[in-house]
Amino acid sequence: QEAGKPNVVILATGGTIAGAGASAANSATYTAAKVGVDQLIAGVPELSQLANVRGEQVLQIASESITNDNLLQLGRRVAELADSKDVDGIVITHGTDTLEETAYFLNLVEKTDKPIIVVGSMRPGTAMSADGMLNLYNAVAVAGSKEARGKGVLVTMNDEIQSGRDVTKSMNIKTEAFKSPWGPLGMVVEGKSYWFRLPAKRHTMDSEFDIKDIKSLPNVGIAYSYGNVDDTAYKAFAQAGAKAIIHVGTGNGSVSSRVVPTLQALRKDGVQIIRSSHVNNGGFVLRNAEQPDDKYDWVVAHDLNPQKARILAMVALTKTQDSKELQRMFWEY
Ligand SMILES: NC(=O)CC[C@H](N)C(=O)O
Repeated sequence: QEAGKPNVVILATGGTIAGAGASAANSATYTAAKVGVDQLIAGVPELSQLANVRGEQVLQIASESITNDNLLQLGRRVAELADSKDVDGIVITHGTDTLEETAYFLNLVEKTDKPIIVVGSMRPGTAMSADGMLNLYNAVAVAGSKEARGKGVLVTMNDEIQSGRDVTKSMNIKTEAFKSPWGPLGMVVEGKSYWFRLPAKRHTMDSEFDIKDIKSLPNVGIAYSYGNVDDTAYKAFAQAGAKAIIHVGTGNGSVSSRVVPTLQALRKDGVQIIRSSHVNNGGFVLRNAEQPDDKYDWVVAHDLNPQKARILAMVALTKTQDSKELQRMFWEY
């Protein structure tokens, strides 16, 4: 370890950033989660100019297969490292499909102001114009910087620094995949970060949630709306033991008249009903708009997309079963 340089730990979990294809022309057809963390680090020798870097292989999976237990395992390891005096920043390499969920989860439950950066890539390292090297380089640069402290969990993709709270994979195939409805926080260029705005929502040090208090996460289902929808999915989730159901509504989080009575009944049975929206560039669901949430005792996800609403619902339900408290949390986080 060189004095004067920050100590950054890379926790590898798989994904395309650790993917490999048969030829350099395979940018979309390849296998995710093939390359180990030491090889990933060795592939970017320039990392050693930014920080003293070491790696740990936490998982080796494609991120669509991540489970709640995987999330808890990763979250606990991040907390241990964040507590360690000789760690200045943490980078998590991750598949991009659920990267936004993991980033938001960590943003809610990690009690540290040390930088935590989640990063992936859209092309495997074997492909022409692979994006993983630079994304990883940028992640380590931000993780080792003092300026990134206290800004919550961050995502560095395509030269941008995004808030883990609201960034979402908004396009596949393109390297310009990750967007936030509210814009990036900054940019990384040649290993230097440039900041333009700060997250306004509660996170990490200012969060009431702590990974150390979370033993398990409850079952929360997500049900999608469309024309001619019926209540099959909602009933099935409830039967399977869901404590909350994220309603992925049309438009403002609207609910079909064929589904409303079922959601009223499920709420009476104790299942929390949380209205979100499936609009692409950021939903914005308000209480009592479209549906009388006060009367039905439902919750709105506000600007959180359905998959992020599931993360907050799970974490929130480890603390409260009260719908008013749940709604407060959906406004504050
Ligand atoms: N670009 C990617 O990382 C996608 C690969 C894979 N589906 C995953 O999420 O892990």
